[in-house]
Amino acid sequence: MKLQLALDRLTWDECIDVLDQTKNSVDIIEVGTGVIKEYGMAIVREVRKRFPSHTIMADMKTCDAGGHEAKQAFGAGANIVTVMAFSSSMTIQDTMNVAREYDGRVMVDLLEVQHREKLNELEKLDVALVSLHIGKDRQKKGAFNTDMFQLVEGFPFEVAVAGGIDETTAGQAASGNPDIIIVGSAITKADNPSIAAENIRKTIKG
Ligand SMILES: O=C([C@H](O)CO)[C@H](O)[C@H](O)COP(=O)(O)O
Repeated sequence: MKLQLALDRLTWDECIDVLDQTKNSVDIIEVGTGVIKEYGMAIVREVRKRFPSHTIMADMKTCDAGGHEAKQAFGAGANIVTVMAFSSSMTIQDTMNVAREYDGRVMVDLLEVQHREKLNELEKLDVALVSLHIGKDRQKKGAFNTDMFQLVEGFPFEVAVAGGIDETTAGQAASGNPDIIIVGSAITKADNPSIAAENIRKTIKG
């Protein structure tokens, strides 16, 4: 099980600072959507330069122009890009085609997906990796909970989980045996990000 650190609502310097503090505890660095909107691919390139041996995910949250956006992110050094599950199947396919060219991966974000029919469609598209995700705004009504695993039960996908997971709930999230646990604010806004990341790493990896 891998720990992915999501960098959201941070300045350029804060991103680098929190990564310097947590790099030994995290497997995957996520350059968050808002950070990408602020700084573009330049920050993906910077993170790649400073953390050459980490896997980097660019949380593009692509919903159209999949091929173009995937080229931007992989070209800047990302290993994984995200595309929204509600996108056209052509967008998802174009994103996956570009990922193959770059030897990269695509994570399909299941934000707001409620029905397993969508998962059937994604399976037919040969999607390999999905994320069960409670968005920041939706978190006002509750964070990620293990009931969400039902959506993907029986499908062959690798699964990431995200949405308000913290030191107290990481164990619960890990109990569903996802492949990746994504944590953002609980680490980046902690008094000591290094200790928070290490505590979560220990909780999910034992
Ligand atoms: O994808 C995310 C969200 O939509 C904001 O862009 C976050 O990276 C993800 O939810 C993890 O962050 P936390 O919820 O703060 O743990």
